[in-house]
Parts: sequence; C-alpha cells; structure tokens
Amino acid sequence: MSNYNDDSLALHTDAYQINMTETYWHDDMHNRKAVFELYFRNLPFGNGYGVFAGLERIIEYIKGFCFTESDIDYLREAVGYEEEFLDYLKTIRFTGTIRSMREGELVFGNEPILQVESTLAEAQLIETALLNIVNYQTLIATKASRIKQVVGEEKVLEFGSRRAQEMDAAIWGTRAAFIAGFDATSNVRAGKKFGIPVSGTHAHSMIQVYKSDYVAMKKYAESCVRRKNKVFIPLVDTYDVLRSGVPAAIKVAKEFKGEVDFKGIRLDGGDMAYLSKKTREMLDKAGFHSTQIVASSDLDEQTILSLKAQGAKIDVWGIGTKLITSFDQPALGAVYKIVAIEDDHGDMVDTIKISSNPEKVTTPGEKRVYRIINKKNNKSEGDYITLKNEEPQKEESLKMFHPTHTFISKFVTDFEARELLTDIFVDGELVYENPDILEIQKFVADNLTVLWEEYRRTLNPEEYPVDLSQDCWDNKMQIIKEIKEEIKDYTGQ
Ligand SMILES: Nc1ncnc2c1ncn2[C@@H]1O[C@H](COP(=O)(O)OP(=O)(O)OP(=O)(O)O)[C@@H](O)[C@H]1O
Ligand SMILES: O=P(O)(O)OC[C@H]1O[C@H](OP(=O)(O)OP(=O)(O)O)[C@H](O)[C@@H]1O
Ligand SMILES: O=C(O)c1cccnc1
Repeated sequence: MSNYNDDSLALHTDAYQINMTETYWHDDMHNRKAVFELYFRNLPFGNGYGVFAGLERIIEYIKGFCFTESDIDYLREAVGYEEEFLDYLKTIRFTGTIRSMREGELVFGNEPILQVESTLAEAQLIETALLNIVNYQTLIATKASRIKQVVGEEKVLEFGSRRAQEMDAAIWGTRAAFIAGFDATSNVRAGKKFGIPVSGTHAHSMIQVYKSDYVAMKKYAESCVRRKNKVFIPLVDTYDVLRSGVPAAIKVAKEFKGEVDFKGIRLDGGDMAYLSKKTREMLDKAGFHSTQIVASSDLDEQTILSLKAQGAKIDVWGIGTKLITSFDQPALGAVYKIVAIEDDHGDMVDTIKISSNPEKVTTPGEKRVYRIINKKNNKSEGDYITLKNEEPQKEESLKMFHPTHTFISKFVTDFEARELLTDIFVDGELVYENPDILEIQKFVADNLTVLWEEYRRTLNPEEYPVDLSQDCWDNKMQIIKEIKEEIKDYTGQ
C-alpha cells in the first residue's frame, strides 16, 4: 500500500481523462459546455429488456466529487503535471446538469440512460466512474430480473457475497438484485446499509463440526430458541439427505415444537428434483405441511426452469455465483459518448463519431427519450428518441420507424409519451431524491407490466423498438453527409 490517503474517488478515473483535461485547460477549452450520453448497444443475456441500476451510487459520487490534497500530491509525484494545472484541478467540483433514467427503469440498447451536460473537463473526468457503476449494477439488475421472471411468485434470496468480484460488487450487486425483485440477501452489511431484508440458514461446516446431523441441528435449534425470530432452517445434504439430513431435521423440529419456527430445510446438492420431491413427502408425512424447501447450488434461470419442468418441490431459491458474477455475460458494454460541444461563438454544435461498423456510429445532439404508451391497453409501443426541443406528445399521430431498416414503420395514435430522463443535478445542485429501495423494487415490477410478454420472456424475446424521431434521424444523416464532405485526406500530404 502507498502512503497516500485513499480519501476520495476523483482519481477513480482513467489517466487519459486527466490528460485530456490538461490539454483542454491549456487550450482554454476546459470550460466549454459539452453534452455526453451514456448508453449500451446490445441487451445482455439475450434478454428483451434491461433494468437500470446505479443511480444511488452516482448521486453519492457526484456529490463528493473533488480532488483532495492527497490526490493532488499523488498526481504531482506520479505524473508531474505542472503546478498551475494541479491548482486548477483543486478547484473542480461538479457544476453541471445530469439527467438520468430513474433507478429501476427498463432500458434498451442505443438509448441514452444518463446524460451529462457540463463543462468539458467535468464531463470527461467523471466518465470512468459513471460507466464503472452503471455497467456493473445494470448488468446484475438485469440478470436478477431474468431469474425473477422464471421464479415468479416464489421467494428468491441473494447468496453471492463469497463469490463476488470483491466487496463492492457484493454490496452493490446485492442492491441491484433486490431492486430487480429478490426478496432478501445473506449479506448483513447490505441489510444494514440499504434496508434489504437479511436471511440465513447455516453451512455444512456446522454439521461437520458436530459430526452428526442430529446433534448439530439440535444445538442449532437451541440457539434459535434464544433468537427473537426463532427461525430454524437446517441444511440437510451434508451426509445423506434422505437417510440422515431430513429425518434429523424432522426429529429436532418435533422435539422443539412450539419453541422454534421450523420454516423448512435447505438442500444444496445432489439431484434437486428427486431429492426435493422425496423431502416434501417426508415433511408432509411428519405433519410439517407449511414448511418450505430452500434450494441452492449453482442455480440460475436455466437450472430453475429445468427444475420446475421436472416438478421439483422447491419453494425458495438461493442464488449466488451465477448472479453476482454475471456468469454467462461478464460485461454490459455501456459507453459514454460526446454528442454536442460549444463552439467558438458560444453555440452548441452536434458532434458524431463515425465508424465502419454502423452500430458504432453515434447519434448526434442532445436527446430526450420517451416511452410511447398506448392508452388503449397501457402497453408500450416502443421507445422514441428525439432531439431536445421536440414535443412528441403534441403529435396527433406519431410515426415510429426502425432506425436502420427505416421501411419498418408504424403510426401510433392515442398515446402517452412518457419522458424517461429526469433532472438529477441542475447546475451542480442535487434536485432529485432517490426513492426508498422498496419503492424502486415496486417501480421495476410496475414497469414490467407495461411490456408485452413477448419482450419479457427469457428465451428469444422479440426485439423491442427503440426508434429515432424523423428530426433526430435527419440530423444524423445530415451530419454524416457534412463530415464526409469536410473530411480531409491527409494520406497524400
Ligand atoms: N434435477 C436437476 N436437474 C437439473 N439440474 C440440476 C438438478 N439437480 C441439481 N442440478 C444442478 O446441477 C448442478 C450440480 O452440480 P454438481 O454435481 O457439481 O453439484 P452438487 O450435486 O451440488 O455437488 P456438491 O454437493 O458436491 O457440491 C448444479 O448447478 C445444480 O443446481
Ligand atoms: O451455489 P451458489 O449459487 O454460488 O450459492 C451460494 C453457495 O454458497 C454456499 O456454498 P459453499 O460451497 O460456499 O459452502 P457450504 O459448504 O456452506 O455449502 C451455499 O451452500 C451455496 O451453495
Ligand atoms: O444462508 C444461507 O443458507 C447461505 C448464505 C450464503 C451462501 N449460501 C447459503
């Protein structure tokens, strides 16, 4: 460890952001107004929608954004930036405007999730942290929502902390999972920090310590008696589920009847379809009809679907590794692109990034995103991206067309154009209060009712429309044309 205090997040950025800021500062460009937009291109896991998470931490980060003395000392020593530039860095706070989707909003490819309008320097310096936060939390919230889709009304618990990519991932991943519909977490700190319900059983080690299912469960029951909630959920697969684990659990539960709350057992291995059915029979036969079977062991939406198809008698699902590490897709690939910059006369000019890959060509200009809700059925017709001054709600009939295959189009009437980007910071001031985590969780559930089932299924969902307005599309085409005309060919010089 170095001798510097790790007392701020301002250096939680890529070195090139500070290098660019230095260049802008030298050229007196640093205070020019710029607009950047954050979005991902493709939905992860082949899912039909994403669930936006990360705003809570972004608000915390932006509020505290400043270079501390130790940050400056470190930059002086490590890079040797000139003193005047370091003096300038010391003065930087976030003074701009951030518009963002609300946490728990459903998000799709190629639409701005978050927009930063501020000085070029500020917007650039915060890029890495914003992407870092949104990329992970949105990925986990989306994975959790897929799991929730297949679990349905049954309970689902987050068990991932031990397998997460370090502590921040465990904590913020847990929060993202809860937003997306998980019921509780095993991580006690996440419970304390965010108010997420905490739940826990016990591990195989406790059975091994006492070398006997019965003895260990009895000792455990004795301590459950002393706890306020009295919950007793023994783990039954350490030695032999059907011959030892379940019979021991039943024996102890009978001995402690009225003293503990025998909620059920946990099964963590073996053929969980077969074992859960047999366990259910044994619990029912013993009169414990209302007990629940908790299952864990490398579960994800595929294994849950398969276990359900096999008629497994599982009531509660504990999910760790596959959720918290986003096992089948490690990155969301969200990007942060400049879309407008102030020119020498103080006017904002739209800007584009051209690529030979059409998917990577940016859409210039500061934009707004609307969810077009059909008032007849309260279902979404798709998302509609406009330039900032357009007012789609005023249209009698809205033309929505595919941004690449433009011949695919439809007209929508009798609609509500619900604006999705909300002011979070205005001129550096926080103007938004993030709702309570339970409200955010409900917001996700409500949002999902607006999507047709075709977009919600986990396997091969339909592609949800994310369309550009005519003006936004024309603007993009016009700028591509201008750039192509203006571009200088330096090869012959
Ligand atoms: N009936 C089933 N159908 C489909 N998948 C199952 C079924 N039962 C268990 N699984 C899944 O199969 C995998 C089992 O892997 P594995 O044999 O390595 O684990 P295990 O049986 O839990 O072993 P251990 O208890 O030694 O860890 C897990 O992902 C589990 O969720
Ligand atoms: O399987 P996951 O989805 O990642 O869920 C978390 C796992 O963590 C525990 O096992 P671990 O092997 O760490 O310890 P144990 O001996 O207590 O089962 C638990 O029993 C689950 O299997
Ligand atoms: O409480 C549990 O059963 C639990 C907690 C963490 C990981 N696996 C299981």
